[in-house]
Amino acid sequence: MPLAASRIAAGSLRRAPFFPACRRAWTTHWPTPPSISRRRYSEIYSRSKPHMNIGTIGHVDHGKTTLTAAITKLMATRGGGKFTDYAEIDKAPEEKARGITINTAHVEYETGTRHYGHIDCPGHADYIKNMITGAAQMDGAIIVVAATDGQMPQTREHLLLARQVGIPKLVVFVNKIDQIEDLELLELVEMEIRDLLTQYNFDGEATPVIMGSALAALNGRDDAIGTSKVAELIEACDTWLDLPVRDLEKPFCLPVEDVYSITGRGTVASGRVERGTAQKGDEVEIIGFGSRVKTTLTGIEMFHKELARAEAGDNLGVLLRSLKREQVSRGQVIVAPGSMKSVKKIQSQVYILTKDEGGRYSPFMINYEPRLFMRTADVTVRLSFPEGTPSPEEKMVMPGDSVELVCDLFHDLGCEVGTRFTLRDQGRTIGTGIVTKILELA
Ligand SMILES: Nc1nc2c(ncn2[C@@H]2O[C@H](COP(=O)(O)OP(=O)(O)OP(=O)(O)O)[C@@H](O)[C@H]2O)c(=O)[nH]1
Ligand SMILES: [Mg+2]
Repeated sequence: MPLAASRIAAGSLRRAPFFPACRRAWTTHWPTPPSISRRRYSEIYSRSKPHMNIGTIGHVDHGKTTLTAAITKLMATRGGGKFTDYAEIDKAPEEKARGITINTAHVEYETGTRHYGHIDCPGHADYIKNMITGAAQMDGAIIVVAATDGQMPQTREHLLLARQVGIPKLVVFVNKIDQIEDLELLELVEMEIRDLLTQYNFDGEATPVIMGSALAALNGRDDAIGTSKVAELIEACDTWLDLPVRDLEKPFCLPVEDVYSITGRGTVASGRVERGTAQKGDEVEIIGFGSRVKTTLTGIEMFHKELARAEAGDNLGVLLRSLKREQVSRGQVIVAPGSMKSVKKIQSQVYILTKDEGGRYSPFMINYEPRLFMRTADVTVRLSFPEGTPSPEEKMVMPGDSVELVCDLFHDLGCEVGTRFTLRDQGRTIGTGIVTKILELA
């Protein structure tokens, strides 16, 4: 039963369109093949190896998609998955025309000890929203840095966002070393990236840094810098990235990343289960964006395979009883009934980025309206100061400040004390925060 992967044209690749235009383009160009959409899978997903979500992040053109393809190629030779070539990952016409990734793509592979779901993220600054949604689902990540460029603006921004969405550990792949003759330059790139990791509170000293060429690996040449380095990278993922402790005891919560309909079967929502477990047949509630709908999970599937139970950490699709596609949208959360409230107004602790961190150049005042990103949702928000702040109309928030802010959400979201979020404006991340108090329910 193709739930999580219903729009896949081939293999285990899933796309998460971002702009409505892209969504239209998708349906126009890649209607779900009936053979997949109506087929009921008899294969059952095996939990014999622990599952972990990882992915590739980093600056545009540094080689994330090439590396993703190279990893699947290597794993396929080891019997750990299916080879997904570059053109199968970046396959939307606009991606092909521009030679960049726009939508995140999902592939899967298996090592000796783990089953990985891998999300290839776009590096281009215009598609950072897709990157955040992708990264929000990862338990660990591979940051790709081209040796030819060294660290670039989105290398830094992705590190910050990785930290913000709670990715605890990274592995670095310094790519394109086939184009470097001066070995000292490689040392410099490594030093720089280790410093940068430390700056963003990752373990700069101990993080594995692997240097190689994704393209060489993909094209099957120069084994010493190609395939063997990709093998080293996967080994580093297996050993350095920790299996996350899954919150199985808490109530079920699945932030909706994508929604689609399967002809003859119904509406499917996909995303990563943030916490808890749910069984086929369980009642759930979908909250956020002005709605609160009760329904039943009539099917659960991960990578084309059926599951009887969804668990925290699974990246999956759920089939929802008697719901139209329009009744569910990205940014809502599917939760155990009554376990979470949808809120309109929150109080929060926010760090405002400096311009060197890619943030604002100037201060802002009350009633500033940036965009708030929380889990898979993003909404406009009006910022003000907590009650009792002296002369709020005159107060200025400077880049580099850590402040308490009241956030009036233009659309309600399922959220709780402790939920993290990011503030963005005009294409840049301007702040990162955490909910400290719920002020108004939807
Ligand atoms: N010489 C060389 N070129 C590479 C290597 N890896 C990738 N490339 C080339 O670099 C360009 C960009 O590669 P992609 O894999 O699309 O980069 P990306 O990071 O996925 O780019 P976005 O997703 O758009 O951010 C392509 O032309 C690749 O062929 C490498 O190891 N060596
Ligand atoms: Mg790419």
